[in-house]
Amino acid sequence: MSEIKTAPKNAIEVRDLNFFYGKFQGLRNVTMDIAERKVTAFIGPSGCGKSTLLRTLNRMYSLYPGQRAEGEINFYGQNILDAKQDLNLLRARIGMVFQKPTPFPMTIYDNIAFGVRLYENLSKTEMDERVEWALTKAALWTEVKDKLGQNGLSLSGGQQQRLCIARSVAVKPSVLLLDEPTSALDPISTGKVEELVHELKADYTIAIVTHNMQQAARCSDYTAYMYLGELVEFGETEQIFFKPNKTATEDYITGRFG
Ligand SMILES: Nc1ncnc2c1ncn2[C@@H]1O[C@H](COP(=O)(O)OP(=O)(O)OP(=O)(O)O)[C@@H](O)[C@H]1O
Repeated sequence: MSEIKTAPKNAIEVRDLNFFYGKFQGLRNVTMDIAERKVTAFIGPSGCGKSTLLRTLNRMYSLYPGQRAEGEINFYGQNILDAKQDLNLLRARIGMVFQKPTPFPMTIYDNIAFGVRLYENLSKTEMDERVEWALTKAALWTEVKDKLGQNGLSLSGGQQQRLCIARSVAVKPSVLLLDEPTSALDPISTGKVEELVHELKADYTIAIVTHNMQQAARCSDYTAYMYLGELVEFGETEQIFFKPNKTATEDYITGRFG
């Protein structure tokens, strides 16, 4: 019997999104979907707007005066650009991991527990379980289980990045935004984070910015190619890499660009 391919449900639907850093327009009429429990990669040359787009998805830009977005970003049907949006709640549901590992200067345990305490009132046993669960999800538990009281900053760069992923996962978000999560890591740690991305998509919707095209090809189900603030082409990763519809995409993918 042939397999019937059904369209996945969307976690996020971006519609006619324009973004401004003061007078400079960083995104132009971006419309795309982020499918639920899939990995969507944003690729394109430096300065094309990948991080800008990622940072609109949980309103990270709202921390900076003068930055604003127009259009719609519907997260399970609700427009998060709405002025009434509760930003703390939004960031608990749409977590973010940055390019450089950014553990808090506190114990490994507290790195995980800190965010959970903001949203939930757990007993000591429940918190212990949550910490173990999050570190296991982030493929770090076996490496740190005997040193939970040690400072998070004492871990290696790759471990610190997995700690940051564990910290995001611990508050049980539905979406994880990863902004070049492996660019500061060695190849072995990069491989571990990529494996992790693959495993996490069973439970989470993931959007990842990457400079590394092999990484996009390896990790993602969908790829968005951006250039000068515009979404040039968006589709299934296999199609974008092997049968791009636009010459501009093909030139970038094949390295003819720039
Ligand atoms: N805080 C800011 N103020 C003004 N312009 C900005 C700011 N941050 C980014 N930009 C501009 O917005 C555009 C998109 O930047 P963005 O960081 O999203 O690109 P990117 O594709 O993620 O680049 P890279 O791959 O180099 O990280 C660039 O022209 C950049 O100079």
